[in-house]
Amino acid sequence: MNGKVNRVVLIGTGAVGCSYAYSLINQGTVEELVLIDVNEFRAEGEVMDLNHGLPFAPSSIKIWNGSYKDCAEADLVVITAGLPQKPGETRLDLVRKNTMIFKDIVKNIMDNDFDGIFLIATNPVDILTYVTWKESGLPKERVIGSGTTLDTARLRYMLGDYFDIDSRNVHAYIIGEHGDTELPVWSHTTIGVERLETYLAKNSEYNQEQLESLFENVRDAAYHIIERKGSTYYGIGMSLTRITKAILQNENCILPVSVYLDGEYGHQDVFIGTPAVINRNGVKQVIELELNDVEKQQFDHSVKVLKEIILPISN
Ligand SMILES: NC(=O)C1=CN([C@@H]2O[C@H](COP(=O)(O)OP(=O)(O)OC[C@H]3O[C@@H](n4cnc5c(N)ncnc54)[C@H](O)[C@@H]3O)[C@@H](O)[C@H]2O)C=CC1
Ligand SMILES: CC(=O)C(=O)O
Repeated sequence: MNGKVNRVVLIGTGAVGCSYAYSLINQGTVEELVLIDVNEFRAEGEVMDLNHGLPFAPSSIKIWNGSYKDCAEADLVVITAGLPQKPGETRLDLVRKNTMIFKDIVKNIMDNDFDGIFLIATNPVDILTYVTWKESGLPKERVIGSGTTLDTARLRYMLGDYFDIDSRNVHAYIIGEHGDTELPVWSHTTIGVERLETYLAKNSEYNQEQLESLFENVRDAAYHIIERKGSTYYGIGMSLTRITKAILQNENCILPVSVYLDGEYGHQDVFIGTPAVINRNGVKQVIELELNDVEKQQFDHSVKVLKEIILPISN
């Protein structure tokens, strides 16, 4: 890894990119932040606006409107560039357009001697993380997608709200595609210190049926938000900041990100959301959860859907 100070290069200064930048600055996560967008004038405006808040930031940070040359010294390149979903459009509908954009962006980054870690958020995120890995030629450990980090945060928030327990004490994971085939891992969910099953048995006002409808709200949250306000960006901005901290601060933190499966869950050659240990080197370990039969079937289906998309674009 290069550079004496932590440098993040952000490609794509739209709603998601700038929410991430704003969150990074407010949490004092990084020392240098470079913004790049095909719309240079817009990136310039965002840099001006963000810089004007720095007297109130918790730590000093240098922010500038850069070029791909800045990637040579970067520890982390975060890509949020591309097209967002329109109302009614699925994440997978975006695949062709955003794959073309990504091939170009990743080439520009690698042509400028980037030797750090990639973090991808653009949708469909599992597919574009795969494209980034293929196009960059970097080891699989250094290419990470935001995966189901946001979905997991949504699940924890909604479970916390349902059980009236602080969401930070709710331990639950969404795994699989960041999209329509994702699944909740109820078998590994704990509310505070108790397994979900035990918690439900002790508290008869709660039941599994309501949890299934809660999950549907998690899975469809993006559609619900897009219908109301056009796009989603704060939740993903904070999710990307959490992953960035895990990387730059060498946390060995477990997060449900999109990682390359190399035999885990019986699958290969796909990027998909599963808990993984994240540190300064990227993915330290992919955690293979022991799934029950239903969860395994759903996860296998999610892999199948992603592989069907990957196949034509990887040739
Ligand atoms: N992974 C996740 O959990 C989430 C992912 N997203 C995804 O994030 C992506 C970005 O969404 P928004 O920021 O709302 O879109 P946006 O339209 O506000 O911003 C996209 C930005 O990318 C820039 N861009 C386009 N082509 C480029 C190129 N070749 N080089 C550099 N910059 C380029 C555009 O100029 C624009 O500023 C979408 O694909 C969206 O679906 C959104 C929310 C959650
Ligand atoms: C747009 C999107 O992927 C989300 O909010 O989950």
